[in-house]
Amino acid sequence: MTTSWADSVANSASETVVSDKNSLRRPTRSTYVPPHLRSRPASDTPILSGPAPERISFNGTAGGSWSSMGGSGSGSGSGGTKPELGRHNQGYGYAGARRGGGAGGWNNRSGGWNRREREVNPFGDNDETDVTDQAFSEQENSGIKFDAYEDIPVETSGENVPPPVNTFAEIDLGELLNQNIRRCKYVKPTPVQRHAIPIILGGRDLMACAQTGSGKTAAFCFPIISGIMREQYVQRPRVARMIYPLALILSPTRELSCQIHEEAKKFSYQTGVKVVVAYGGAPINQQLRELERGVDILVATPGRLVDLLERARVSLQMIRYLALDEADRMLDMGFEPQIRKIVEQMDMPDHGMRQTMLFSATFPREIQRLASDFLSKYIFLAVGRVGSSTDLIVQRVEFVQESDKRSHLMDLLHAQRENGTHGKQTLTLVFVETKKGADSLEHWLCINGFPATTIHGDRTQQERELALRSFKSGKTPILVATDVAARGLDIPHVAHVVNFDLPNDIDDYVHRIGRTGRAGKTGLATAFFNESNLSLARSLAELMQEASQEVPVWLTRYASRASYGGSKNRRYGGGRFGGRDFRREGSLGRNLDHYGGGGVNSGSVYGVPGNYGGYAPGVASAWD
Ligand SMILES: Nc1ncnc2c1ncn2[C@@H]1O[C@H](COP(=O)(O)OP(=O)(O)OP(=O)(O)O)[C@@H](O)[C@H]1O
Repeated sequence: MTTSWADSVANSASETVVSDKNSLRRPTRSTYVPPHLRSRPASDTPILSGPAPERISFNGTAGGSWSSMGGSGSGSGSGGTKPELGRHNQGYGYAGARRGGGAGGWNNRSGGWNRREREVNPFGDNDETDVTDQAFSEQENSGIKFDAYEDIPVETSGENVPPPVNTFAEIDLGELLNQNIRRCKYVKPTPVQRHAIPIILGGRDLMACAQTGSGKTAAFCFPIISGIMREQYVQRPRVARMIYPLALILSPTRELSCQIHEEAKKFSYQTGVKVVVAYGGAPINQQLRELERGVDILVATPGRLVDLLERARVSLQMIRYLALDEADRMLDMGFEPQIRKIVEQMDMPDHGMRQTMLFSATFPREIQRLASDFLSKYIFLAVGRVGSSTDLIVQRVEFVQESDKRSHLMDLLHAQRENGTHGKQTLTLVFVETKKGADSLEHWLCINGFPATTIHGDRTQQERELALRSFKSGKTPILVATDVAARGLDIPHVAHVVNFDLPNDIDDYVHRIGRTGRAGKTGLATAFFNESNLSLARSLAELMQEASQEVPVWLTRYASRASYGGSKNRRYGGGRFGGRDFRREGSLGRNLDHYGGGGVNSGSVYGVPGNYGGYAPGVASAWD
């Protein structure tokens, strides 16, 4: 798979070299010198043009130092793959290796940062802060209870599963990326990172299911960034005004795409890998201008991406990595046609020619089956019980009639205010069913002395972003939201999630409560339940039981009377949460070849196997 893609890149590279000799000319614009090298003597400063360096092993064993690679700036050498120096997009990726050596093979690539630009430091610290020599183990990472993850059950299936790692140090991600990991104060990989990173670095497709807040974003970002850093001088076609990203990360909401973009920018700082985001509700021309300045990793919502593709401004021809975050949502009825269009009907390399990774905390079996269309000989990874919530979240369910919900919420908020530390109120996220309901509850909270704001699909993007900022900063410590805020958002200090209106689908519940209890921290989730939620009773009771939560007797009674309700939250296979790799299960797994998922010969279980099942897809109304 990797070879075929490499071949296609090599072919397109050689074609380009032949067809556009001018592109190999030495650039005439001034050379960008990254901030950390600016104070160095001229002789130590690498020059961007010059002979193409030989390919260097991942360990940087061949080629050696920058001075030996950078040359003297005396124009292009002969032979070898040449950097793209033309005027079209992609910029000029570059980052100098810092002291410590061994990073020679990682950074001298084209495609990312335009050399005229200065990369903004996303950490907001001093560029000169030297993180090179810090050991991962020496840093502090307050508040992260890693022990919470130690005995988490992990299950993998698929052929030749690469073994997991225990530390970042033992993964060859590249020194510059390692430095950024240290800047993020990630001491050691979370379980999903331990398993997923070696799998992706090993060139394998992956379907990964891991609990909310367990670090899935880094699990797919690190190997993508690292992989792009390794691909030196990937040559992209030259078509006027066409943009050729190497990696595509799709997510269902604008806010989540922005968040992934922010995270990926931190991880890729000074690596030369450029990350750009495109999402609906914001001016497309501005995003296009940003894309034209160069992009390696495009983070996008499906709708805006389709728009860019239809305008023939973005080509997916060079996509090497495709990641779907919240993959089950991306493949449910709301998004599937758009995803199919993007992945199957445009110019993206076929599966097997690209690497595809799907991540979510929930993976209904039906969706797994659909998803396997996009994957090739993939590995299935389940960290924790598939579709379960994390034990870090204390879950409470209270029986509250519709008419009493507001006063009940008020009681909770008053109690919370009294218990708040240092007079500061912790952040509370309140989920409601409808956009109107969100506006009305927000208004009511405000007039009752609880500063609140709201986020839902009827608000302008500007209003949505403002609301999120105001919530994060604590200015309005209550955010009333529809499901648009249910998935992926990583907001520190959300101590309480209230399901004012319960969702119809248990997976939505799992994602909603997952906005608290993240990265090893504890959280509280309260749900208001009444007769209108009967269809959720059984799956809710089972979910709570699985997460060792106290299930109220009245809920158990409702659950024993109820079926699994409507198709949206029906668990296949009866009472037990049947879940894991659908390929390993009888009826659905029979026609593996038909589903294109490839065989599944082996599986290993680290701990207790996950046991959740799937259910039919739901309609996504509140999503971008
Ligand atoms: N190795 C690590 N060490 C410490 N913190 C980490 C590590 N990896 C990720 N984090 C932090 O954990 C938090 C949750 O990560 P992330 O948002 O990727 O979770 P997720 O699994 O994608 O959650 P969700 O299912 O809700 O989307 C983030 O604040 C992130 O910075």
